[in-house]
Amino acid sequence: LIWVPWSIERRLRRQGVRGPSRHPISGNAGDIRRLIAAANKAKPIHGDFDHGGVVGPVLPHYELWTRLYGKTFLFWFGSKPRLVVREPELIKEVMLDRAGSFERVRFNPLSKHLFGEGLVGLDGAKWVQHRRVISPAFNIERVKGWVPAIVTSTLKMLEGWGRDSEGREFELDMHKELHNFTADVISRVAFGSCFEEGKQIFQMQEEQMHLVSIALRSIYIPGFRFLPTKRNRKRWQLDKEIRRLLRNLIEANGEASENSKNLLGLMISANKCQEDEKDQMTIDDIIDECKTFYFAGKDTTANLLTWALLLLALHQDWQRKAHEEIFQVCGSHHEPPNADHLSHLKILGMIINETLRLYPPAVFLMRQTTKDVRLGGLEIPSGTQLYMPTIAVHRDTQIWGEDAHRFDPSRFIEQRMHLASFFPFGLGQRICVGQNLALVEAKIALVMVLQRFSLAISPSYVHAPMLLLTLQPQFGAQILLRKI
Ligand code: HEM
Repeated sequence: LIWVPWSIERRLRRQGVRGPSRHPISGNAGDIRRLIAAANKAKPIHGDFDHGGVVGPVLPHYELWTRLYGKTFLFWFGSKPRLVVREPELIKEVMLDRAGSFERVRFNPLSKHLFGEGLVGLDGAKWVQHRRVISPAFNIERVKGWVPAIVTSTLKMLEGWGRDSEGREFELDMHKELHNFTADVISRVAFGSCFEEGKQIFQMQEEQMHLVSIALRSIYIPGFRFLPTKRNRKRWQLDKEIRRLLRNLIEANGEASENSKNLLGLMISANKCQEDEKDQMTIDDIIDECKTFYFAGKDTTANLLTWALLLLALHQDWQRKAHEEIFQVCGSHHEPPNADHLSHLKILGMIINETLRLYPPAVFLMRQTTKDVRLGGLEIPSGTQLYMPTIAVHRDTQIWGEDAHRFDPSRFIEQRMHLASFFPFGLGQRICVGQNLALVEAKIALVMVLQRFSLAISPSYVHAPMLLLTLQPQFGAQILLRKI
């Protein structure tokens, strides 16, 4: 608590790395909390949201300290040092990790309730074993098999929209609608026909998510999770109930789902194909993965869609181009998109990429050095956390030009030059396993919304991007829709 942080700080200081002064126990956690609370209360951004003020409201500590100490600086979360790494070349080196010098940062033990020992929290041999079983379930051909299920979820979302509008414009908070939609999709693709039961489980998982996000904002005191506080008791109760229901579902549907195309079935059958018994996942492992998919796949995709619709509502020119492409590729009636249509929707793909650039749901990534390493001219001590602010790299004017903050999907007409200047799904071996699902889901939802409606920003919408595990609009996403 004293010697190691002091020596790390001294070694980095000597190399010219500066940063805010820290509290001996909490580091800069208090400063970060205060700055974020102030940013959330600050005046929202009005008018055109193509201007540059998004990194500040979302990561106020990062913006303030970059201004004071430069691009590379050191701050502290409790006794953990966090060094900012911002150059794409260095981010690539860390994420590709060819020499085994970096590892995932261990999560606060309370977050185990959210994903247990699932992919997101695993490391080493167990991660390799799970990834080997799970990756094939998300390959693009499998994901295309889920298109009808995603279309069903989208139709369900669209059902009541504008029923009483009689051709007039009506307002919807898209943020809520899209969160329900992505929950429905995950339940369907994870559990197939049993998705109603899956939904009940995931509603509890939602509550757990809220409790964990509260925990993540504070420094974890060892042993705290065993104290019977009100929140901890709720966390235990939810965890027990979720595990019980998932176990029942797996046992009851094991045989039937083994041959089906849903995630649960694919995991069960892929698991059985592992020749060596020690390579197989246990029921508890499968339970943890089901929890992980919900945690990792629901809010991220809902927020991508929310920002995409807001940006289209604001940028009528791109909305028009998207409408034209959709009518050309999928037809002018409400013909649902099929798997073949998706690869022809180039403009929509560019719009999705540009949305992920400006509003990446995962705002920063972190890794930790496992040994002393040399990176970008610095000797970095073992045990230093590396903080890579995706959103700042995505909006860096030196990389993207003076208009980096402007929504312009045509940036993605051609392949990006540098791998690590755009990495909304991460990079390297830990790259998002659900990327194909997220992109297919986003395309289908956008097609089906735009086939039916034209969009405009509502005067009641207030632009205030906020980080709550993922990047979201603080006051909802009010959009005016008119039936086409
Ligand atoms: C727009 C939507 C999404 C975004 C932006 C996103 C982003 C990310 C990022 C940045 C990572 C890497 C984290 C790191 O390296 O530290 C990641 C990992 C992961 N994502 Fe996603 N994700 C999305 C959707 C999904 C979906 C739909 C699923 C599954 C249903 C999913 C499951 C996972 C899992 C399991 C991991 C951990 C992979 C591993 O460590 O091996 N994600 N995601």
